[in-house]
Parts: sequence; C-alpha cells; structure tokens
Amino acid sequence: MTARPRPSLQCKILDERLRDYLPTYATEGSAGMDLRAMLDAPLTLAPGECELVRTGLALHIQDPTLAGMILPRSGLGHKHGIVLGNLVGLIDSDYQGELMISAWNRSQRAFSIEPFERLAQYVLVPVVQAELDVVEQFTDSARGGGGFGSTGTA
Ligand SMILES: O=c1ccn([C@H]2C[C@H](O)[C@@H](COP(=O)(O)OP(=O)(O)OP(=O)(O)O)O2)c(=O)[nH]1
Ligand SMILES: [Mg+2]
Repeated sequence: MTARPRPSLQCKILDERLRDYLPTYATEGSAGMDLRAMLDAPLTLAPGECELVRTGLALHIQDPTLAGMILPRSGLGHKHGIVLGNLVGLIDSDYQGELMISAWNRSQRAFSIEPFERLAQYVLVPVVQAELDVVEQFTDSARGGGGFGSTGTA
C-alpha cells in the first residue's frame, strides 16, 4: 500500500536526554508512538499508587480537527497493571505544555518504572467540533432514550 503523507507536529524537546529517543512509530502500521518516562531514577509505584510522569516532550498539534490521546501500552497494562490514572489522556490541539503521563499501578504488587522506559503511547486522532442546536423535541429514532442494556443480551 502506498504511504499517505503524514501531518507534521511541532515538537519541543524539554529534556535534552530525549533528543536521541524521540518518539517514533515502531512499525509502518503502528497507530501510536511510544512515550518514555523521563525519570532521574526508577520510580516505584506501590499497589494503587498514581504519579504524574514527565515525558520531556511538548507537541503543539495546532489543527483543531486533530487531538492527541495518551493510551496505556498493552504489555504494561495487562502484565503489570500499569495503566493511566485518568484512563485516557486527551490532548487538546492548542496544548503547548509538556505531555504528562498519569501512571497508575492498579495491580496488587509494587512496580518500578525505569528511566526512559516506554510507558504509554500517543495517538493522533481526528476530531469534529459541533455547535449545539437547542430544540424542544427530537425527531423519533429507533432507540429513543433506551440505553444501558436496553437491547438485551442475546
Ligand atoms: O494525560 C494527560 C491528559 C492531559 N494532559 C494535558 C494536555 C491537555 O490538553 C491538558 C488538559 O487536559 P484535560 O482537558 O483532559 O484536563 P482538565 O482537567 O479538563 O484541565 P483543563 O481545565 O486545563 O482543561 O492537559 C496531559 O499532558 N496528559
Ligand atoms: Mg479540559
């Protein structure tokens, strides 16, 4: 398949150690770029503990039809219970600050995050902003107000 052109993101390196470790797509088809934990020493998270971890990186998306998402890495999440304290990090297109990872140990065992370890991943996603149109009645739909299992389990 022919590769489509990639949008370019302005990037600031806030920690010089990152210069040799800029996030990349691990394979041609990778959806996310891994973000590293810019730590000075290993960070041990006790069971249930949550800490904000620096990435040393700022990305200014600029384009309001895009957003960034910080997501857990499946290996760390499944094997070690290291996920995100906010479950998903949503990065606004006008955010210019350092990308921060809320690292949460949801497991029963302590886990140490090593300096420069790939801790989470950053995915660029399309966004549609909407205007709200206030109405008194909606046009009927098949679902109406049904939700939370209203369609049954079979
Ligand atoms: O995991 C995350 C989540 C957010 N952010 C940054 C980028 C994002 O654009 C900004 C605000 O995030 P959000 O809107 O989710 O947080 P908030 O609690 O609503 O803060 P604010 O009042 O600043 O919007 O914080 C991160 O660095 N990491
Ligand atoms: Mg907000």
